[in-house]
Amino acid sequence: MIDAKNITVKIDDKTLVNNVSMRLEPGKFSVILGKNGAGKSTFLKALTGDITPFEGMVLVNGKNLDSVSPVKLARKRAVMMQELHLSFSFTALEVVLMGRSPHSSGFESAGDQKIAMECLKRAGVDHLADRAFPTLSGGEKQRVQFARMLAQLWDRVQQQLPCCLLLDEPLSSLDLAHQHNMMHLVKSLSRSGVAVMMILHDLNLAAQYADEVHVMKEGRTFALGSPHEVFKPEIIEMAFDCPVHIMQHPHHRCPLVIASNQIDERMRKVI
Ligand SMILES: Nc1ncnc2c1ncn2[C@@H]1O[C@H](COP(=O)(O)OP(=O)(O)OP(=O)(O)O)[C@@H](O)[C@H]1O
Repeated sequence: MIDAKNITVKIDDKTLVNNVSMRLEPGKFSVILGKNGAGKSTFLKALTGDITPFEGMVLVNGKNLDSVSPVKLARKRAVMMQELHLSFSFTALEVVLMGRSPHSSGFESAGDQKIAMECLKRAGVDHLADRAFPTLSGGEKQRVQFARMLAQLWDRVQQQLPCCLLLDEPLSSLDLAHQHNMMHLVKSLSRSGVAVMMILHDLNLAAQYADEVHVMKEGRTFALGSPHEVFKPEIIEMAFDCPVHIMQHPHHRCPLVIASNQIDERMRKVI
């Protein structure tokens, strides 16, 4: 559905992403991992068209991203960036209704309102519908944002038509239970035909839920494969510059990554 081919992004003389390719397919849950500054968000911005790559191309159903009309694209591809900056004090419901704008001709219908409320409910934040978005906690904002994306893709998800979700660290403010709730929700969306790409920092959530893991290091693809193929000490230690133990999860049978308690030498000096 979305095919990023040999993407290179440069800013001034600095190469932030170097020849990275990725294929997002309906039914596949892909996770991008990598240490801070590895180039994950920059690659995502190239995938969404927010940044024009220096080299390479992004195809949506075989067509160049630039040639797809923004409204058509918005009906089948939703993006959740790290932060949503709003100039006005919209309510949570109004934020979710924004997800319906590619489907309406200026005014949201009663049907759109119903869908927006249902999406707030699925994200567990329907009780916050009338609250001003800026007054919500970090985790509540993330769940409302997730509801907005769900509202955007609602029609295609209901009809099990291919569509795509791109998420940049959507769990960063969520507590343990809500992290797993959202991962379950995303996994079930992928199983109903949504192509998912998520940037994560939690290796164990990736190991438990992802179909494919893409590890980036210094702007390049460092490792790519299933969690069982990628979660090997030699790969993870080099990718993250951190010693780890990797064992089998006692319940889920997926890899379980435990960071060794050795502290980075530079940190040791500060402490
Ligand atoms: N506009 C810019 N100008 C200069 N450098 C930039 C710019 N945008 C990003 N960078 C640098 O490019 C590198 C990759 O940034 P990016 O945000 O893609 O990393 P990331 O892997 O998403 O990191 P994190 O896990 O910390 O969010 C970083 O070193 C960042 O400082």
